[in-house]
Amino acid sequence: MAALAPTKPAISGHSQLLPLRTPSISLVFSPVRSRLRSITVSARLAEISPVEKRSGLPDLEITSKKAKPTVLVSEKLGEGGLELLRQFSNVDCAYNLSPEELCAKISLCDALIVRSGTKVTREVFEAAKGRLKVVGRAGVGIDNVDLQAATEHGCLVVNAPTANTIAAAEHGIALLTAMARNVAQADASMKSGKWQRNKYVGVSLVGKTLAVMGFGKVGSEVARRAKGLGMHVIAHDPYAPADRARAIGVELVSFEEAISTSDFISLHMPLTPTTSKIFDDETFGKMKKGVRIVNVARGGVIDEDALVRALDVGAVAQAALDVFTVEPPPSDSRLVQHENVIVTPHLGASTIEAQEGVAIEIAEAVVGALKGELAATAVNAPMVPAEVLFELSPYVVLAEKLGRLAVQLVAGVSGIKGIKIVYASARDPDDLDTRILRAMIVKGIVQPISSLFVNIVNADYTAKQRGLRISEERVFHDGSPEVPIDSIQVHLTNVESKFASAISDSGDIRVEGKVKDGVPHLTLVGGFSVNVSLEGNLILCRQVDQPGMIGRVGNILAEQNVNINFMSVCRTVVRQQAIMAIGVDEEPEKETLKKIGEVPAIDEFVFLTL
Ligand SMILES: NC(=O)c1ccc[n+]([C@@H]2O[C@H](COP(=O)([O-])OP(=O)(O)OC[C@H]3O[C@@H](n4cnc5c(N)ncnc54)[C@H](O)[C@@H]3O)[C@@H](O)[C@H]2O)c1
Ligand SMILES: O=C(O)[C@H](O)COP(=O)(O)O
Repeated sequence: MAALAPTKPAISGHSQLLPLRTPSISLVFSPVRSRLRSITVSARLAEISPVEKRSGLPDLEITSKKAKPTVLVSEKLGEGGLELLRQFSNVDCAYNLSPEELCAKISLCDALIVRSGTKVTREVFEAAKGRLKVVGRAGVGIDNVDLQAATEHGCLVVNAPTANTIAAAEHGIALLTAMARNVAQADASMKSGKWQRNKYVGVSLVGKTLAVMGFGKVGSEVARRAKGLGMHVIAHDPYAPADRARAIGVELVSFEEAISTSDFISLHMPLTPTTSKIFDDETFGKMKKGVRIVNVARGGVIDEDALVRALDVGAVAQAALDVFTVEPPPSDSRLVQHENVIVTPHLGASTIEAQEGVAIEIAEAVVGALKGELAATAVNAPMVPAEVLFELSPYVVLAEKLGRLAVQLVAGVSGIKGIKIVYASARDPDDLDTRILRAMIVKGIVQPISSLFVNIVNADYTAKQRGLRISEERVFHDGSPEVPIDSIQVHLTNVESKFASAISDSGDIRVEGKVKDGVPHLTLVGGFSVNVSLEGNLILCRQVDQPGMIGRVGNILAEQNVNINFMSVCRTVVRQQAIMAIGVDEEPEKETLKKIGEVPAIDEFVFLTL
């Protein structure tokens, strides 16, 4: 993997100036909403062209004062959700798109909202050409979204995991009872003019054992209801907390015990590589003869051909299915046509109430994500609690700026391979979540020197792809634990610097920053203490410590009408050496910087954009 080599060096000494425009970044804390709590990490983008906007985003924000985002809704969504979306964006409802039509449209969209019927494949993310910022799944299962491809493209995926739980559980119970009493078959028989009372004798549920496979939201609601029907309920879920099961009066058992001891089995696990076709010839062979199976989870957890075989020999007496490996299944599907099988066309979430709830839940999440908020239902981004984000928000800005500064100090020819981040904090290590800070440092380092759009979704992936090894260290700071972080140091290891003074004793490029009164400050460059707020642009000079230096540099800048917004001088040895940090509002012209470099007492200097 090629290591990063900066392609746009900032000016140093007499080298070429290549400006890196950066939007000013602000962090806004959104109030707690009814369901989702979020933080906005937003950039002020009004003055930035669309192309610059793409590369300058600190996170997921795409809003500017100029354009409304476009949200493509590819499957039917409740009116309440659409209304919410319309208040913030242009909403394009285009149902039944072919894969080709979806790919053709997607590069014009900032967000896509789907249900289970739209396959959001790698091709879709590629066709989006970087514009698609968020995919919202109006429901639970995200097996129709290529999460890896989404992450690689920096696209957030959010779902609506709670609003259809009850609907799915009720449908599971509906199928369970309808199956046990042959409701569907008897109904079809009567409608064809028959009266077959003996043929449709059912089985009772009371006292029978039901195994709930997957004791999550839907599974536990099914269990609760089945207990109300007088069933003995057991469950299998390797990840479910035992106390949750105990609270409902359900015993958690092994997979083998669940399938071999129950009269009814109800499936409620997600479709993953582990659960794919988990119910196959072998598992059907281990079940009690005449078992009855309900599936409102995902068709793919069952090997459908194996189920047909088990039904044919009576190993499985009946099945009630809402979901299928391929949806819709072929019209001549033996499984669908089997007389001991009842089917519904993926209706688990289809109640008026659930669809309104899901639509609002997903619309809130998508709008939030488009505003730059980190959604509570993010599927492929670190889940950082809102309180943590709020507390860390000034450090998020600092982290990105330190990354951005550090990379500009690298000499053009050298490649970056290692990043070491050192946090000084009075907090217990377990009490400080640094993932968002690490992501922002990576963003600060990678984004200015590549065409990549980096955000919290793909920062770690991007770093890995680029062969960047990131290590994080904690050092104890003897201060108040109320303050989460005293300082952040960013070290770039094994690189040369265009500003030799930025190299620390250990040979790394080192920059350190602190948050003072809520404002990020640069406090250390190499081995030199500085104290400048990180705003605008920065000139760092190493010079002979002698009178008149501030005035001379100040005059050169004033001649070109460049405004100095701060200045800090740190002497290392009195009358020998000093480091001067000058903050400037404007970007000085190449000629002006050249003049500064020609001041005889200046040993080296570098111009950096923040
Ligand atoms: N038919 C529908 O319309 C409909 C509606 C809602 C949900 N669903 C589907 O139902 C399933 C459950 O939804 P949920 O909201 O309860 O999700 P959930 O995440 O709350 O629950 C899933 C549970 O499955 C467990 N699990 C994971 N791997 C397992 C394994 N190998 N064996 C046993 N358990 C395992 C998890 O630990 C979790 O507790 C999902 O597949 C979802 O897509 C379908
Ligand atoms: O995973 C889900 O939420 C359900 O399967 C519902 O899917 P749907 O939105 O396509 O009805």
